[in-house]
Amino acid sequence: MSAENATPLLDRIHTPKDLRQLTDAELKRLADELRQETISAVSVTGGHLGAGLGVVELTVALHHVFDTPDDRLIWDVGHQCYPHKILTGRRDRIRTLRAPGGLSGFCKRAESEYDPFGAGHSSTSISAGLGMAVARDLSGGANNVVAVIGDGAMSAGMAYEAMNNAGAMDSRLIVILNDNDMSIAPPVGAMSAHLARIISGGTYRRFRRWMKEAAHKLLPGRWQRQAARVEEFGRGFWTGGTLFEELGFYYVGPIDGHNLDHLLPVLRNVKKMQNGPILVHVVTQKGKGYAPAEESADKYHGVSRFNVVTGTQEKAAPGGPPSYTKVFAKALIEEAKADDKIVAITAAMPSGTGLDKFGEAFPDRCFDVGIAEQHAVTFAAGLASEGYKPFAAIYSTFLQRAYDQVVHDVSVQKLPVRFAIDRAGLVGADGPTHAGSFDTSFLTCLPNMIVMAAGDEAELMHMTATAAAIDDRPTAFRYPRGEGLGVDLPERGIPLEIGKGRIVREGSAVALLSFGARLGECLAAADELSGFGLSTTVADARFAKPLDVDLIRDLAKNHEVLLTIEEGSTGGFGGHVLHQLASDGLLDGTLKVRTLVLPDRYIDQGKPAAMYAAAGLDADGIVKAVFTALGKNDVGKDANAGSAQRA
Ligand SMILES: Cc1ncc(C[n+]2csc(CCOP(=O)(O)OP(=O)(O)O)c2C)c(N)n1
Ligand SMILES: CC(=O)[C@@H](O)[C@H](O)COP(=O)(O)O
Ligand SMILES: [Mg+2]
Repeated sequence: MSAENATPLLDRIHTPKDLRQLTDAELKRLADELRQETISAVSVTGGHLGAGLGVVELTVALHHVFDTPDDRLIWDVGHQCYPHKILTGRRDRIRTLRAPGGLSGFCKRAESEYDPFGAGHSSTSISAGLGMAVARDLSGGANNVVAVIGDGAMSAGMAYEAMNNAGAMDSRLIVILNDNDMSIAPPVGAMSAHLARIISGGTYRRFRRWMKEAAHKLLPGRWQRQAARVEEFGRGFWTGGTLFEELGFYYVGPIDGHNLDHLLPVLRNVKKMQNGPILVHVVTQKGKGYAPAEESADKYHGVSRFNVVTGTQEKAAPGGPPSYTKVFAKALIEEAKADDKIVAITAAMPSGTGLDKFGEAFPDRCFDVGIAEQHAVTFAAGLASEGYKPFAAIYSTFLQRAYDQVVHDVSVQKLPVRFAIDRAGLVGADGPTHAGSFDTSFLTCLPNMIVMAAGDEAELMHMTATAAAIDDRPTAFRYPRGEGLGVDLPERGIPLEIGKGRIVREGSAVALLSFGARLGECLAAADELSGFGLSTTVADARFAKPLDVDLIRDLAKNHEVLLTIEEGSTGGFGGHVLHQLASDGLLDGTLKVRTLVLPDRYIDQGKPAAMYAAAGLDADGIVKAVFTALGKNDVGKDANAGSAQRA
């Protein structure tokens, strides 16, 4: 490390106890070193950078003032926790962030006693914090509970449910609202506007100026400093009228979250308060202190590895296949050109879902509702009930949050909401909180639903067109994170026949029935199996609901082995196929059926290919499963060894 980058103070910090020995002046230098270390680490790991840079001073101040881990510090989402990890005994592993076997990119209870609550999804921190505060009160404890939540996360219903509950209780809970006026994209909604109004509020500024002038004129130096602290602490009280106060919180702020001279006295005072919930409104800048982040439109929310000097991020080699997300956006734009009833909805993920492109093409027909998946689904249902054709583009993992809305508002009423489910299957570095494992299972059990999965990116275009055409019931189609296979794409998708799959390759001994993007692995497995003299059919089911019953019967009757393969948990496509086979009596004979699904455990972060291999859902795993079904385990082993060598 060069002298310029030396981190003498940070090198002395092994746990937060060490930083509690530092003077306020030293804390400022520590914050600078912590920022450099965070940038340096993420430049080699990639990950969430901008959010962490925005809370460097806050992280230092919180660990200095509060007695963590006895005082509980909860980071909402957890994507801003890298500086926290560096200060809490994990600096030696910080360059393993999000890597296989490395540190999680989020807070994780199993990783450290300084992570009292795990996350990845947003807006859970106030509820969890209130639970901890009430548990403390019940057991006669005296520790503090601090939840740090962003302005974006504050848009979700769960945050309001928690504040509504907390505001009516006496439990001492400290909520830090980290307001950087950014979500992943610029924040949307009335709450965001409310926060902006508080920050620019004339009343408190006038009061503050008056307090300062009065203190300067009337009080001796020591008292002036005291008055400044009182003013800092009391100004929220004087501004009045914030939503938080109406909800029963003691509101303090807004405070410059990068100024330790402001943060430290306020937090010390807040710590002394004995009753009820307190909300400290801290104003920060996403990406603070790193010019390329500060200047970028997304403030370096999530980055790949980058050059620290230039800020240039590593890019995938040009000329590769487009991502499924891009293909979906293109397909939807094509559909929307032909049908002005098509509208699109995202819950704070415009770029992640590709709807930023749709919004550029159709600004009046694209709705970012904020981090509010439940609302997004019912909002879509309302649009559908009035004859519009809503596409709710939501990651699989985030759709989990809106399950009752999917059931009660969409499926029960048979409203034609189209669910475009991105990030289906394993997602890699974000790990188990973000894996899209369950949507096939939780959607196919619902009456009225049509559920599809794209075998490649051209299929995704057809499924988008299919969903646009189905106007009498809800539709869902799922597709994975990352690039497609590089197949030729049509100008516009062609609607598929509902409930019909396709044979991709004809064989006679083994049938591989794929649902979704493992289709390529099935074809590779078929090649290997053919090498062992096993003629293999590969079929693309396209639909998990309704099932292609004719296709399933045909495969079952004309093959010795039938495997289903999907990027999802048990209880999904394979389960429905088994159910169908059992109902038809096709399990009563010699047919050997196996269902290949994700294992019944949460899979830590890694490279998707390796994660699928470990789950037995790659070509080798499929080949092995076939040989195991045939009772030829040894041949299977040879097959795997051979292909591993070829790889
Ligand atoms: C339920 C849910 N929906 C969407 C996301 C994706 N997401 C992660 S961070 C983020 C923005 C959060 O904004 P904010 O809370 O203001 O934090 P900041 O990044 O600005 O620090 C979003 C939309 C998520 N993690 N959880
Ligand atoms: C923290 C969070 O939830 C998002 O930032 C998420 O990590 C984005 O994932 P993608 O990179 O797949 O869009
Ligand atoms: Mg924010």
